[in-house]
Amino acid sequence: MIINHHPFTVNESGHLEIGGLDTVMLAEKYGTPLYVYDVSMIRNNARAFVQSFEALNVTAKVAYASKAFSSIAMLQVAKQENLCLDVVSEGELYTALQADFPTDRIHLHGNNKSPREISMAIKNDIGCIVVDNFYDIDLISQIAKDSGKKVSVLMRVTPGVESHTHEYIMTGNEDSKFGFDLQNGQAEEAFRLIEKQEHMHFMGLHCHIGSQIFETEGFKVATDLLFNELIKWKIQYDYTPEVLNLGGGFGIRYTKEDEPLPHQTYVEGLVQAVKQHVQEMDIPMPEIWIEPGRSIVGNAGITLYTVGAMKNIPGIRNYISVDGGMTDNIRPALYQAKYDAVVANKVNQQATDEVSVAGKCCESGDMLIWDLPVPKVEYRDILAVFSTGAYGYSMASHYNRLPKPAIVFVENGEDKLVVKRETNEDITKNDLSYV
Ligand SMILES: Cc1ncc(COP(=O)(O)O)c(C=O)c1O
Ligand SMILES: N[C@@H](CCCC[NH3+])C(=O)O
Repeated sequence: MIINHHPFTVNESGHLEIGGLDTVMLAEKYGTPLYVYDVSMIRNNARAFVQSFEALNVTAKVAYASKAFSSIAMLQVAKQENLCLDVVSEGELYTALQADFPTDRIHLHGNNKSPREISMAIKNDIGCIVVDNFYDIDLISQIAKDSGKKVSVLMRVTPGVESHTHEYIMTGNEDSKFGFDLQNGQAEEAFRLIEKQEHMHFMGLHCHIGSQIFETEGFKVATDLLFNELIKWKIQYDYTPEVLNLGGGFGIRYTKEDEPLPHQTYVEGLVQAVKQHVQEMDIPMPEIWIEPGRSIVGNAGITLYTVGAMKNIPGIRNYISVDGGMTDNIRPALYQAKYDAVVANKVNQQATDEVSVAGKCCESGDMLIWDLPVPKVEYRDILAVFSTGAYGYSMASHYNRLPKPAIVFVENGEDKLVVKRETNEDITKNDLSYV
């Protein structure tokens, strides 16, 4: 069943269900705000990527970008689905180790990796480090040498696509803090330097053009630019890449305005773009790696809130306030991101009103949704916001000293607490007395 374009069901009581479970029951059982994930949706998203490569007979790695949502339980699911893992910090790597994630399937990213992070990665024999800048080359080489190891690396490049022509390609443009620039020769300089490092094994190139992308054209443009460079390197240095990592960024539906492509279409677009060049250059097909984050977990997660105070400004607006806000979902405040929601205990009732959903933080910008059509909303109703599975919990904060919500996984008709709700004691546990 589709509710406001989201694949969820309603039960006989008119309550929203997730994974076959009543969301109002979950809110009562675990309290709100509450993040709830339908694990079968996570698995289906992961499998859609993996199976699309298999169907095309292309050797590939699908690395879940754990920045979208990292917790031990989530990484256990990623492990079960045979995904690889993209981590960008000591904390994300530590979580992966705690989840017993196979280290040879972990890739470390970062535009400012610390010596500690690099050492931790090398000590744990992770699969690959993505070199982002000249400091990385020196640091990684030195630490690998000191450890007596050879580290596999990819080199992140910024293809230099002008953002006014492709506005969604924000991390692939020349003026970016990430990666080596292809246009100004820094990528080639880095390539020559990496090739000389005894303690590095150079596997190929990485490029990530941006996030929440709804078409394949941008990936094609970036791939074309990568190959412009690779053709030069083939002629000059007889170099052919083993791996091309084309990043993540595949879009998902937040509201009915969003029209994401099926996972398969993104994969087909990428593979087609690479294959064309590979054939022209007459070189073996490299392994294709991708790093989806949002498109694995985004639509699998919802957030449940309890409605509290309401304020009507006649002729202007109806505000309803919920018991969370920018602390558990910063995206509306940070990116003007749009979300859709339903009153979970009144899904079958006709929308008669329009409300704007405010968070409880001491900040006017703490708004989750503007102008949401709803039935008559009452104190203690449960609001379910869709597609909060990516960059919600992972970007959560303690602003106003609000504790982070709990996380519940549902699968096969069962619910399981996978992250405990924080307490006031958790919030103050690192505070030290000054008297
Ligand atoms: C290098 C890299 N890989 C992967 C991702 C994941 O992106 P998304 O969650 O949009 O798939 C990001 C974030 O944009 C990223 O910076
Ligand atoms: N955090 C962003 C995406 C950034 C992805 C990391 N490069 C979001 O919520 O949309």
